[in-house]
Parts: sequence; C-alpha cells; structure tokens
Amino acid sequence: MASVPTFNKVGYSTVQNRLNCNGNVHLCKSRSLKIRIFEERAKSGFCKLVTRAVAAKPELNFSDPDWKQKIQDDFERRFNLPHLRDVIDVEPRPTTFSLKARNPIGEGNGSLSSGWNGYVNDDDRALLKVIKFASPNSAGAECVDGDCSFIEQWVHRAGPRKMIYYEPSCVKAAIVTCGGLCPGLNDVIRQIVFTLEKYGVKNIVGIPFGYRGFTEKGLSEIPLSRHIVQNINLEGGSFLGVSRGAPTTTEIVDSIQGKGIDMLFVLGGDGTHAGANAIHEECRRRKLKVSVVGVPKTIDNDILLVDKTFGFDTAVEAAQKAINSAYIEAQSAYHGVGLVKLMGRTSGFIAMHASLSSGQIDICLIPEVSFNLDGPNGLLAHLEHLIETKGFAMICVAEGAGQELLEKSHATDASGNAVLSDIGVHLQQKIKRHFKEKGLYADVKYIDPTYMVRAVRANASDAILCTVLGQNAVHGAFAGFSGITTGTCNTHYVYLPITEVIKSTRHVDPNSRMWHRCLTSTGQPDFH
Ligand SMILES: Nc1ncnc2c1ncn2[C@@H]1O[C@H](COP(=O)(O)OP(=O)(O)OP(=O)(O)O)[C@@H](O)[C@H]1O
Ligand SMILES: O=P(O)(O)OC[C@H]1O[C@](O)(CO)[C@@H](O)[C@@H]1O
Ligand SMILES: [Mg+2]
Repeated sequence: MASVPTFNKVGYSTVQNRLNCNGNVHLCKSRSLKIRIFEERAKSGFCKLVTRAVAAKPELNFSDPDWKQKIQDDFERRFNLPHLRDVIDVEPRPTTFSLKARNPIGEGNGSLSSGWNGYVNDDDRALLKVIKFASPNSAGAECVDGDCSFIEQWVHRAGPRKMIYYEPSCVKAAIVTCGGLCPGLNDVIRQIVFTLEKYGVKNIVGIPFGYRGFTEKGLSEIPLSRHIVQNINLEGGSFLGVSRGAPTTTEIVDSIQGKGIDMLFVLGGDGTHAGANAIHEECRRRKLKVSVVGVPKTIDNDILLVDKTFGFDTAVEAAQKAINSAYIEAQSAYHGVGLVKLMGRTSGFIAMHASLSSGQIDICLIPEVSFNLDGPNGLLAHLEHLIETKGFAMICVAEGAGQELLEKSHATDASGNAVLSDIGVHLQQKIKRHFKEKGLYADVKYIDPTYMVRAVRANASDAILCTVLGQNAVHGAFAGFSGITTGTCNTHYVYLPITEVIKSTRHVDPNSRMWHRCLTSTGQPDFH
C-alpha cells in the first residue's frame, strides 16, 4: 500500500486517469479503496502505469529501508513553495478577500459567518503523479510477481488563503507581459486587476513592453483599474505590450525598489520565468518584501509540469483555418500538395494537436522526430505514394522541425533564442524539384499563417483558464509566496516553485501515446 502523506488532497480520479484501464471507471467513496483497486489492477497486469520510472534523484539505494521516504523528502523539498517568511519577519493577518460578493448597501458586507468556506489551506495538495518502482530484486523496470512500490507526489493547491501577508490598501502591484504574444494575455491582466481590487488594492500599474519597461527611457507605468481593463479581453495581443531582451536583474530590482512595487505579476514563457526567478532571488538577497508570481504563457505549450499553457488551445484552433484552406486548395488541384507551417520552435505540440484535430493531415513533422526526405523510406517517396493512391496530400510542419536538413543560422533574437532556418520554404522547394526531376506533376500550395495563430483573442476554454490563473496569481501573492507560478496539474489548480518549471523545456515525447495517436491518425510511416 502506498504510504499516506498527512496533507489534505484532491485528485484521486487522476490516479485512474494514469492507468490504461480500458476506460473502466471506479466510483469509490473511500480513498484507500481507490488506491487499493489501483494497486491491485496494476499488479494483475490488467492496467499499466503510464508514468515513467523516476529519475534517480536522490541516489537510490533499495537496500536502504528509508529509500521511499528519501524520495518523498527530496520531492517535498523541491516543491516546497518559497515564502516571504523564509527571509524576512512577516506577520499574517486575516484576509480581506471575500468569497461572497459584497453587498454595497447591506449589513455585514462579505461576511462568511455561515455557509460555504472556500479558502484553501496551506496543507491542501493536488496529485502531480504516481511513480511506479519495480521490485528492487528485478533487473529492469518491470514488476516481478506484482512486486511494485508506488510513490505519490503531491503539489500545493492554488487559491485564496484565510491569512494574508499584506495590508491591501498599502500594496502597489505591477503586471508585466514578456516574450511573444499569446492569446489570453489580456484576460489574465484583467483578472489580476479585478482580484487585486477585490482584496482592496488601489495602486495597480502595468509595466509597458515587457522587462524593458522597467528601465527604458520614455516608457512609464500604465495605471490599471477595473474600469480601464474592463473590455481588454475582447481583443488579442497585450494591453501592456511585450518585448524580448531585457535589462539586467539588478537594474530591474533597482527599478522595483524605486517604484515601490510590492507584488510583481509576470506573464511569460520559460525565458520570462527564468527572469522572474532571478528577480525573486535578488529581492530575497536584498530582503525586500516583494512577491514575484508567474503565470505561464506560451502558444508552444513547452512549459514543464503544467497540463497546458494558456493560449495553446486557441493557437491550435486558429491553425485549423490555415489547414482547412490548404486542404481545399490541395484537394481541388491536380496532384495537389498542401503544406502548412506552424509555430513551435523546439516543441511540436501545436503541429501535433492541429494535425490531430483537423483530421486532414497525412504527414505531421515536429522538431522532436527527425526525418529523411530522400530514399525509399523518405518523405518524398511517401508523398509520391499518396499522390498516386489518394490524388493529393497534406503536410503540417512545425517551424523547428528538420533543422538538421538546413543550413544552420547562427543568429539569435534579443532574448538569445536561436533564429531558425525556414523549413517550410525548404520543403516547398524540395517537393517541387523532386516531382519535376521525376517527370511527375505536383501542384504545391504552401501556407504559413505565422502570427495569425497567436494574434487572436482567447477562445472560450483559454478564457476560463486565464480567468482562474489570473485570480490564483493574486491569491498566491497575498498568501506571501514569491518565486512561484500557477497552472493546472491533472486538472487541479496548483502553485509550483518557478525553479521546477524552468529546469528544461517541455517536448513532445516520441514514445508518448499522443504522438502515436497522431501517427495512427495521419497514417504516416517512419521516414528513415
Ligand atoms: N535565463 C534568463 N534569465 C533572465 N531573463 C531571461 C532569461 N531568458 C530570457 N529572459 C528574459 O525574459 C524575457 C522573455 O524571454 P523570451 O523572449 O525567451 O520569451 P519567453 O518568456 O520564453 O516566451 P515565448 O514563449 O514567447 O518565447 C526577455 O525579456 C528575456 O530577456
Ligand atoms: O517572432 P517572435 O515574436 O520573436 O516570436 C516567434 C516565436 O514565438 C513563439 O510564438 C512563442 O515562443 C514561437 O512559436 C515562435 O517561434
Ligand atoms: Mg521561450
């Protein structure tokens, strides 16, 4: 039986989600029964855990009777949320945030004396993952005679706390949006402002054009209020503006001190979060009472641990237009080849999901899976086969795919990200040349929607995600956390230390079931 940690948890259904159980769902009231069924089904071989074996951290020594505890302790240490009280003396006070709408004329405004109390306790956890360990006696990762051990890993639930660490009327809060655009930025800004005001914060500002706005001459703070941000979610882009490249951390923290900022909400991708963590560390070093809270943003969905980043869903949806247009062109042309290039620098999530959702793609190419163009197993031979058998073909390529086939560009953007060579144009030329050399006819229709997939307003599901993330970011800051970010893990809203999400970039796992579902859907072979 898995050891039972002592905090309050949600997320048992996700234990079953992690099993390949032929869709069987157990509705068990008792938590221990759920775990037992889960373990027995795993033992019987009927279900297989899809979580990967844990990386050897800390060094695993199965003969040590405390090996399980040591893994748990290491996890607890890494996922413990950094808090203001770690470095300065701060006293908690009862929250001013009310879960009920305030009655502007009634008595006992916002009183919670009776009824639902929806505050989250610091002890509340959501399930991140269940890890299977094979028997110490078995050589490989498989359990011998069902002799497996399971370790559950739980992360901190996000949401409003009963005790807060700031006096709202004295707080100055700032919001900054960095990196590339992403649908939903305005929704998050709006919700942060609404929630801050609900706590009673009066001084809210936006930093213009990303981290640059802290120091660049001629750029000044943008005052924010419910009235100002009321309708900004109706448009894409960022109300505050974005940029790449940045001043140094020291300059940014000097500016934070100079401006008297107490809470900084940072909306951005992996680079932005690395910057946010550096700012948080510098504030700690200077013993400043400043909470730095991130909200992961990127259409590429390349942030570790969280289920998905906001904007990703919308980008996938926006890509459908391009795919559908290319499909109509290709299908209507004699020997048509529709080619669509989508964003995704090092991670192919947009291309994979757009291919899966459209159902119109024959070949999906992502950065994580290399491919050959030539030879009997190459992409061009498969294209010929598709044209012969189907009459036309559709390709969806992520911008970061096949870079090894191209001349490397050594350029970087202002943030230091590599500038990629153009795989879309390369494929277009190669396909044209190949068919010409073979004396075959092919009509290649190339569509590169570029910024059109991200310069749109958030769709309904992203808008909801943004709403909750924006609100939770504010709750996290008032709870005294700093150096954290917020997202969903197994559908539950959580806080994570930034250090854990910036350890690396999230990629499509070529051995994942999702990539194999994509291959099943496209019917493409291995191009090697
Ligand atoms: N390692 C780092 N340390 C400190 N700041 C960083 C770091 N990497 C990037 N930044 C800063 O963070 C900001 C955004 O970075 P970047 O342009 O890489 O976008 P991103 O946040 O990764 O989002 P996107 O998904 O659009 O790429 C820039 O101002 C950049 O200078
Ligand atoms: O041209 P920009 O604004 O630097 O951004 C392009 C990049 O930003 C993203 O949209 C997000 O990282 C990538 O998919 C893309 O490569
Ligand atoms: Mg990035």
